Amino acid sequence: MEAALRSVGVLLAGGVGQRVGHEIPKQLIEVAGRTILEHSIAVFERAPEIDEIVVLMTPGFTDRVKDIVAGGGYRKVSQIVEGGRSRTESTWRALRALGTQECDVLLHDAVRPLLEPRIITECVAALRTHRAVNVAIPSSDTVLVAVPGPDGGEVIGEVLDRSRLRRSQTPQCFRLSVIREAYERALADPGFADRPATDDCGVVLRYLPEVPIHLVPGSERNIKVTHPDDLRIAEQLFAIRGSIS
Ligand SMILES: Nc1ccn([C@@H]2O[C@H](COP(=O)(O)OP(=O)(O)OP(=O)(O)O)[C@@H](O)[C@H]2O)c(=O)n1
Ligand SMILES: C[C@](O)(CO)[C@H](O)COP(=O)(O)O
Repeated sequence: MEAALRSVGVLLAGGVGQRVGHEIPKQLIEVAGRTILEHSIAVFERAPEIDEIVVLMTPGFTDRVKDIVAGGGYRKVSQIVEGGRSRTESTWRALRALGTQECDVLLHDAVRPLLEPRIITECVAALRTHRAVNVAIPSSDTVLVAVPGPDGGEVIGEVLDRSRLRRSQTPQCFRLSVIREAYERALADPGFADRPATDDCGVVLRYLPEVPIHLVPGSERNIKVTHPDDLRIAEQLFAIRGSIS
C-alpha cells in the first residue's frame, strides 16, 4: 500500500444546464435551501479525507462561486477556474490548474449534490491501492441496444447481460499523473474530438487500457440533476435525508 497523497476534490460545474432549461446554469438553482453547487462544495469541505477543492465554473459565473465560497466559509476551496466548452475540456482545465505535483484527484459532477460521505471515504481508501477508481451501481432495468428498424423507427438489436452492467456515477478518481497522461494522449488523437468521452473513466479506458479502473459501490441517491423533474426528486431526497438524520 502506498502512502496517502494530498486529495483534491474537483467540482465540475462548467456546464449550462440546457436540458433543465433555466436561465441560469442548473448548478446555481436552489434545492433544499442552497444552490446545488453549494451542496456539493459542502460535502467535500466536510470530508476529512479531502485537503483541497477546485471548482470549474461556467464562464461568466465565477463571481457567483466566489460569493458562495465566502458566504459559506469554505476554506478548502483553493481555485475557481472557468470551465471549457465540454465536460472533458473542463476536466483538462482542472488538470492544468493542478500543476504537476502528484496528488489524488476526485472529479465530481457538481450537479450530484446528494453524494454521500461514505463514497468519498471509500474512493480515497481505494486510491491507496489503485490508480483509477470509479463509482457505479448495478442497473435495475434491463438495458437494450436500439438499432434502426425497417420502418424508420427503432427496434431492439440486442438485450445486454444485466448481471455485468453498472451505471457509472461520480466522483471518478485518479492519481493525477494517470488522468493527465490519459488526457494528453486523448488530446494528441485527432479522432478524440469526433468521438468525445462522456466521462473521465472513458478517457482512461480508451487511452491507458493497461490501468485497471477499480469500482466502488455508488448509491441510487447520488443522482445527477439532468432534467427538470430531477430538481423535484433532489428536493424530496434531501427532505427524506433530513427526516432520518
Ligand atoms: N462544459 C462543461 C459541461 C459540463 N460540465 C459539468 O459536468 C457535469 C455533468 O454534466 P451535465 O449534467 O451534462 O451538465 P450540463 O452540460 O450543464 O447539462 P446539459 O448537457 O443539459 O447542458 C455538470 O456538473 C456540469 O456542470 C462542465 O464542467 N463543463
Ligand atoms: C460522468 C457521468 O455523470 C457518469 O454517469 C455522465 O457520463 C455525465 O454525462 P453528461 O451528459 O455530461 O451529464
